[in-house]
Amino acid sequence: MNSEQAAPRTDPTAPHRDRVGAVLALKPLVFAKSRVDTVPAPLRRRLAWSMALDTLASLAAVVDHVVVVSDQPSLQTTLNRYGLQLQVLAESRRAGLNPALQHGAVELQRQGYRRVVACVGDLPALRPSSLRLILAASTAPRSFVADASGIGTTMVIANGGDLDPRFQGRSAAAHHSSGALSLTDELIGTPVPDARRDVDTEVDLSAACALGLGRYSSSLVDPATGLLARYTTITVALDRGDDGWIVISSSGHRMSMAGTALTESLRVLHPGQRLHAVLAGGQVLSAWL
Ligand SMILES: Nc1nc2c(ncn2[C@@H]2O[C@H](COP(=O)(O)OP(=O)(O)OP(=O)(O)O)[C@@H](O)[C@H]2O)c(=O)[nH]1
Ligand SMILES: C[C@H](OP(=O)(O)O)C(=O)O
Repeated sequence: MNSEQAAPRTDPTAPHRDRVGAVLALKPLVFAKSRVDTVPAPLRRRLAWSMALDTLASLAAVVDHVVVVSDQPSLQTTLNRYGLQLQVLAESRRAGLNPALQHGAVELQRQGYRRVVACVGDLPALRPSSLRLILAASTAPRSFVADASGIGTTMVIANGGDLDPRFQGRSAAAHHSSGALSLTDELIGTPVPDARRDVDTEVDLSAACALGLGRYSSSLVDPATGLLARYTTITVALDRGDDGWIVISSSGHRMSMAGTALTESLRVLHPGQRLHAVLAGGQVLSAWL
């Protein structure tokens, strides 16, 4: 696990113009990580959420203010529950990643944060120390961090001017040709593989695991393989309840599955002591055994 401690933020007494804001955009989890197609949808959603939390935790450890752009009002309460003091900024319609990031950047600049870093939400290995080095190197009016493949982008940083994000597709080339400076390892002064390791597939996740995952994502991964902990089948007894099924685990725990059509066997994942059962149809059962 990435064990880096949260370091103090930038000096809160510094003039406002020198303070840094970060923006991250999140679409509803139900649409997230469609390229991680090797696992059932509920686990895919948990992965997307965990990676976003790890990315946000690292951003919040370094910058002065973090804005998350989303069309889901409930996100603010959910993030507060994780102890993350972030501002969720509503988007009037889901127009895509770049308009969402631009919306957040304009709001941060309106609030007086001259320096803005826009970040993708799937950097589960991102370390605060790497982000600090990147920010220190980003003295150009506009700069970007290319991803591990060199094709995509993980961050764009604006110093006072327009952020003009051009994420998605061959975004490193798009940022370069729009005049942004590529923050190479040479410019940063050291390799920052954690800041370049975005995760679109399970293979990417395995690479991120080797770099050290944040606490949320690491709880989903089998450290031996770096892949998502696989489902195993357990034996349970099934009883017909009044309005559905009752599942009885080997330890005698009874779980009511009202209204669920149990047409397939249970598949069960054990992160720690908690049992997660994904039923046919995608419904998730989560309980202590
Ligand atoms: N707020 C907001 N965020 C978006 C929107 N579109 C994409 N995002 C976010 O932008 C980031 C990259 O989005 P995508 O590449 O489309 O999706 P992904 O979940 O990374 O993966 P795939 O489904 O495999 O493409 C993710 O953090 C998304 O949540 C949008 O319209 N609004
Ligand atoms: C955001 C995008 O990343 P992807 O989701 O394609 O990895 C990019 O690299 O610009």
